[in-house]
Amino acid sequence: MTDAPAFGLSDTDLAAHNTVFASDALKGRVAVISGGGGGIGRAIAWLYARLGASVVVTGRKPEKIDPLIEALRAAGHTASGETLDIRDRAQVDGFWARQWADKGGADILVNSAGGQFPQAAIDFSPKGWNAVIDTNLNGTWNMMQAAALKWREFEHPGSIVNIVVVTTHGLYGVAHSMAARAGVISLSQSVAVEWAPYNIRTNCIAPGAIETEGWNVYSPAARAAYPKTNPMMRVGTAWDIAEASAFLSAASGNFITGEVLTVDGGGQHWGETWTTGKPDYFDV
Ligand SMILES: CCCCCCC/C=C/C(=O)SCCNC(=O)CCNC(=O)[C@H](O)C(C)(C)COP(=O)(O)OP(=O)(O)OC[C@H]1O[C@@H](n2cnc3c(N)ncnc32)[C@H](O)[C@@H]1OP(=O)(O)O
Ligand SMILES: NC(=O)C1=CN([C@@H]2O[C@H](COP(=O)(O)OP(=O)(O)OC[C@H]3O[C@@H](n4cnc5c(N)ncnc54)[C@H](OP(=O)(O)O)[C@@H]3O)[C@@H](O)[C@H]2O)C=CC1
Repeated sequence: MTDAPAFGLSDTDLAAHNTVFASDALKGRVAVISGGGGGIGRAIAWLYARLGASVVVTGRKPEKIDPLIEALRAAGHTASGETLDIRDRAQVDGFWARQWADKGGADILVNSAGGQFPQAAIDFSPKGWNAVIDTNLNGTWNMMQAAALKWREFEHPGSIVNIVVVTTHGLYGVAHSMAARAGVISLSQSVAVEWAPYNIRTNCIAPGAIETEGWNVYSPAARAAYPKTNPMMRVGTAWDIAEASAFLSAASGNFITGEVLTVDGGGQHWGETWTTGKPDYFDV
């Protein structure tokens, strides 16, 4: 098992966490999870594996993926990993070609790879802006289209879940990411229609404040305010997102496409989030 992360759930937690799903809910399915070594992706990998899926975990850093694969296999699950930068289209195409040529294809794609750095929008550098757009919008699209091309080629049904951010109101201090995520949501809604004839479903999950190691890039002051981003006055766990994702990927989601499932403790109805800390001039 990997060591307990500074924030969020450990592999030990994820191996034992209660689930509402039947143990065969994803039996025989192959699920590719980008960003699978991160907090939310790792929870999805554990849940999908525990529900009978064979999981393929991808990310840029082997040190995040390898211990997870080891832990999943030690628990008796079927898991493999591959390093992959979703921004690199050639790498993405190579990954999907190998997945179908040598590894039995895939049924499910979950795009959990993503992230941003907190900064006032007025200060974004062109390089910083491009890094976030390239990761969250272009990278997600690379994975979506490459997966869909294979599903169309093999006349195989597919399901995509994109992990985004709540975009119904501003999320202050990460405007670059909000622009990219709004793009992913709109893209997902559009291809949900275009790809329905190929039997490909495309949905998004918009998490609220979910405690994961991804929080390392936020200040202690910003993190301390996260419980106040919603009327439940607490943060969520990666398991909350994993169960929502399983609902969309499993047969329970068979008639759902083009949707955004918000899992934020009601945060889009009440609460505010400053990822850079609330400026004094709003603190009245
Ligand atoms: C109601 C909802 C409540 C939600 C609350 C919580 C909000 C959301 C939380 C999360 O999403 S947590 C999980 C997400 N995980 C992360 O965000 C991971 C950390 N982020 C990153 O890895 C990067 O930001 C990245 C852009 C996603 C990765 O790109 P890349 O590897 O290319 O980055 P770098 O090479 O490090 O940087 C490229 C470029 O970007 C600029 N930049 C990077 N960091 C900063 C910074 N801290 N401040 C200012 N600018 C930054 C900069 O131009 C970099 O270029 P160089 O200057 O290094 O040449
Ligand atoms: N936690 C939260 O509160 C919230 C999270 N989200 C979003 O949910 C998603 C998952 O977040 P979370 O698990 O918390 O964050 P983490 O930072 O823990 O995980 C994100 C993963 O994405 C991977 N990744 C980043 N860039 C790339 C890339 N170019 N190619 C491949 N993989 C990449 C990273 O792996 P590696 O470094 O190995 O590449 C990392 O493990 C992100 O999009 C995040 O922004 C949305 C709202 C709230």
